[in-house]
Amino acid sequence: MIDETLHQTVRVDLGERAYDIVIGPGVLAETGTYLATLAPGTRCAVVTDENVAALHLDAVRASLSGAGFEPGTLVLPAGEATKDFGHLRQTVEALLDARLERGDLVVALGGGVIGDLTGFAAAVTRRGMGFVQIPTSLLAQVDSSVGGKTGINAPQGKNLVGAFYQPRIVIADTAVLDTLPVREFRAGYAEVAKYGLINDAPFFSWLEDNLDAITAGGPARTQAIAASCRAKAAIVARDEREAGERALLNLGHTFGHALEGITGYRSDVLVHGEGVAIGLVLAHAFSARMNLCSPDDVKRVTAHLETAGLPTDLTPVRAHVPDADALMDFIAQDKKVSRGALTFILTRGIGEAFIADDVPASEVRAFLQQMLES
Ligand SMILES: NC(=O)c1ccc[n+]([C@@H]2O[C@H](COP(=O)([O-])OP(=O)(O)OC[C@H]3O[C@@H](n4cnc5c(N)ncnc54)[C@H](O)[C@@H]3O)[C@@H](O)[C@H]2O)c1
Ligand SMILES: O=C(O)C(=O)C[C@@H](O)[C@H](O)[C@H](O)COP(=O)(O)O
Ligand SMILES: [Zn+2]
Repeated sequence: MIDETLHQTVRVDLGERAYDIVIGPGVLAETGTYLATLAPGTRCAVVTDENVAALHLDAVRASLSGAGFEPGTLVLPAGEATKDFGHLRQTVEALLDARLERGDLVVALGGGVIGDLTGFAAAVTRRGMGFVQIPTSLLAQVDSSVGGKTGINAPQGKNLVGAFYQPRIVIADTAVLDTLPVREFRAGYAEVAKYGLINDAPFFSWLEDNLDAITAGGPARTQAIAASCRAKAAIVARDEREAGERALLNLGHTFGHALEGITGYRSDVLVHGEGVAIGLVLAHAFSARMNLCSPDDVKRVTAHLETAGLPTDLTPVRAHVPDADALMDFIAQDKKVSRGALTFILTRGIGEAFIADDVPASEVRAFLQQMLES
């Protein structure tokens, strides 16, 4: 039985594509009930990775069987390199081979890699099958499972192939985070901090005061996850396809994605949340260089992310970066580029991020050169 006092539901208000994010310890065991209620009489398949399969697949299968499903499963290698064309093809072919129909459910059980890849496979198979997110990493629970960005990486850049495709429900069991490696918990925390830095200075202060409790688990962790989901759901509901405001969720990502790209998506070198942590510091430092925010803001962001155990400078990637131009090549492929001009998410201070069109590439290049030399 799930304890209702520890659970929260956040609605993503998208009209006919609206859905719930159910958050709390133990909700994974209710997967079968949720799916049977959502789509009675359907079939389903679970896509996951090797790490998550070893720890949590049996519980999901048991719950689904209990509700009358006989789920097929596809277990993929863990890590960012799985978000590629080869594994997309493998996933689509597995769904077709299983003869799943358009109305059946494709369940992503895992972190953001599995969620993004599986969501994209669900979007393109039979022109759109039912899709369910069961996020098992902190990053996936606070960010990637919500909002419908799905896709894969390309050698040219991060997430360059994909689709907006919303899940029917997000089942975020906070207890599964107890098995998450510390490095991955920290990486997910970068996206939590991001919400404070975008537009919620009191939330950032709360995070500074409650980091230990959030890391330990319990109500503070659930509160941080639910607050993050509410923040993202609100923006997504106003701007589902990033025509404007949603780009704020990209704070730190133009730099972070370039760093991930230049390392060849090697999870042993840099995982997404670590790239975001470095990117958040760079976005604040670049804003300070442009006299938009104060150097004290940069120090405060850096200090908090360091306390959270995250990288805050280019040290982890330096050996992979020949020069600033190599990073600029990735930045030029960013999806926010419009008519050749760079768009960055910059800031006037903690919780005061804004969308800056037409940022001079020469300034960005000079800044990166300086960062590489420091
Ligand atoms: N779609 C979006 O809006 C969005 C948002 C943010 C990030 N992303 C994407 O998400 C990806 C990063 O996601 P991630 O950080 O979850 O990485 P991930 O999916 O690689 O998961 C991190 C690692 O933790 C393991 N893991 C996951 N849950 C576990 C658990 N409960 N116990 C033990 N091990 C577990 C995984 O096997 C993996 O090794 C990136 O590709 C990023 O681009 C997408
Ligand atoms: O949901 C969004 O919008 C985000 O930007 C969230 C990011 O944390 C996430 O990494 C996203 O995948 C980046 O999107 P992209 O469009 O820059 O690939
Ligand atoms: Zn991200």
